[in-house]
Amino acid sequence: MLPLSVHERVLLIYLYACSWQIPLPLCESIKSLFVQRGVRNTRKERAKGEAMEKEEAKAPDVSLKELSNRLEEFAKERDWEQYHSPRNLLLAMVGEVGELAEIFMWRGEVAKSLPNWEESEKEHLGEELSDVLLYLIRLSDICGIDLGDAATKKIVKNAIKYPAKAT
Ligand SMILES: Nc1ccn([C@H]2C[C@H](O)[C@@H](COP(=O)(O)OP(=O)(O)OP(=O)(O)O)O2)c(=O)n1
Repeated sequence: MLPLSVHERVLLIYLYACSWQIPLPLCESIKSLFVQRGVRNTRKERAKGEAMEKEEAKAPDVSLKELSNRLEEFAKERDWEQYHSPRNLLLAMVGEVGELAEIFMWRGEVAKSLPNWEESEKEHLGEELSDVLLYLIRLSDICGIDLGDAATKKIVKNAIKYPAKAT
């Protein structure tokens, strides 16, 4: 079992105190501690969200090479290069494809641009798509494949295999 956060511990104490009918003022002061903590967390989360939005706004047209460099740096800083073998990265990517599929699971057909989806659902979708892309880029890198170059060549090959109808 995961260790409980302070937030969760205070909630448990509050629930426990209420169930044993500990005098209400004491219950209430525990509750206010819990509520204040929640407010602080919400503020912290909002500030974090705003900081992330600013960071995202800085990358309107990021290149595969840049993402690849950042992934390399990310792994180096954590000493995770030892885990980033081709097989591990492939399995990690397939796992993320599973998480991506889960978002669409049991929904029936989904209209283009996802008009009826909540913003939070779209954000989640963006995250899972990114995880797949990031693992794919890292896998290509570790295998010594220049993904941008390979994909460009493949598009040319596709066009030869499937010529467009003359109009
Ligand atoms: N050894 C690792 C672990 C993670 N990542 C990076 C690449 C992915 O973009 C992201 C994946 O992180 P998680 O494994 O935490 O997966 P999720 O973000 O999907 O979290 P969860 O599975 O809890 O939804 O982190 C990485 O490069 N190398």
